Amino acid sequence: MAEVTLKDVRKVYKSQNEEVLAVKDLSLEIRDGEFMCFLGPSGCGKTSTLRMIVGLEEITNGEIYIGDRIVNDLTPQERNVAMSFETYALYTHLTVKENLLFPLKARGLNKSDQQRRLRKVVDMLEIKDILDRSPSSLSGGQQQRVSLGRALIRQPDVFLLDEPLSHLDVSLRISTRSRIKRLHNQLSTTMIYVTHDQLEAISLADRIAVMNFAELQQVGTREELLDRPKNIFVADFIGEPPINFVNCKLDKNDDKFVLRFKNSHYTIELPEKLEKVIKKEYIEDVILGIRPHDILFREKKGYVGLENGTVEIFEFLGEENHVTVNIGGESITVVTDAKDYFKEGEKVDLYLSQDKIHLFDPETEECLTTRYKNQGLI
Ligand SMILES: Nc1ncnc2c1ncn2[C@@H]1O[C@H](COP(=O)(O)OP(=O)(O)OP(=O)(O)O)[C@@H](O)[C@H]1O
Repeated sequence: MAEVTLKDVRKVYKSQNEEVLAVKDLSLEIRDGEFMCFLGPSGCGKTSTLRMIVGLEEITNGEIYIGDRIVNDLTPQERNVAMSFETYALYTHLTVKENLLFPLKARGLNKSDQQRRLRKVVDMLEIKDILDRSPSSLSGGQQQRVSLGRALIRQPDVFLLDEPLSHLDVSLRISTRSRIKRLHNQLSTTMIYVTHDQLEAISLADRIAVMNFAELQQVGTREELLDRPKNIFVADFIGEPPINFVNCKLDKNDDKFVLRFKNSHYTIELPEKLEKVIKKEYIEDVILGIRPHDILFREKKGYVGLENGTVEIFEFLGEENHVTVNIGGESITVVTDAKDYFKEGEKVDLYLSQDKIHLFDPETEECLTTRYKNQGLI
């Protein structure tokens, strides 16, 4: 087991005609035994970061530590890090058992230790029945388990997984996801998991590192990212259904600050706490953000009202329902209990949790309320 530390890590791919900045000065500490997810859209630099940690890609600048060793110049074998690939990368001319034992034979481990380790991963991954099969005769889920087994049998200090579920169908994806979580609980090995699927990241990770355009945007627990997003990108990327944004202008009604929707003259009274933020920032334009789970249809203490909405879309989804309400020319999505039912065209009022309203600066895209909360000012 080991912690992984990245200090100002940069990756630039150079070809004859161009340079691609894939990872920009990334600094991050992954704790010993932690389950960390790298999350972000395609091309944001997740895989490049993983490949630099495992030693398959040269580091252009910066330092990577595994434990207290700088590993920049070590081979993948010397790092004691294992990686399970999106494409499984199994040897098709070998049986499952031979695939599993391959890394141990390559290291010259004695036979009894090889068998002991084999039994352990076979039990953990429940692959006893397929040991003599060829990988090409296996289902995607079975191949994925063998690929995990071949990485785990090495007893690595750090285990890296690159989009391990992307080729599986939905039900297999869910069961394999739970298996990976269980493996982590059993082994307590530091795990780094790359995905572009926020639900996967949210359900697996102790902490999530959100990346975009080669840059780390924010690292935090699920709750931190949902409740204290650093900027518009993180607020929008995390959360299902996505956060509602409304472009607003600041205005005053009888000495009280109000937010006026830009697309209409609809106004919402600014809760007292948030007035503090606005007074200090001297901005005219602001984007209001509110998550669909933080809106009610009934009045409640600590909630601020948005009246006279019309239900546009009602989606019955079983465990919860999604209701899209048009209010002041804006479509706002609300999540309700399964028992709540609304007719399209029905008139409704919405109530937003004051503590969960986020205000963003449209120019810098920074979340102002998060900054003030982190400073203990609101
Ligand atoms: N070998 C390479 N040569 C040149 N550019 C590369 C190479 N590998 C990756 N890139 C570029 O580096 C950037 C980051 O790629 P990377 O694969 O790390 O992103 P990613 O977030 O893992 O994307 P995905 O989710 O699609 O796998 C992209 O612009 C990509 O095109």
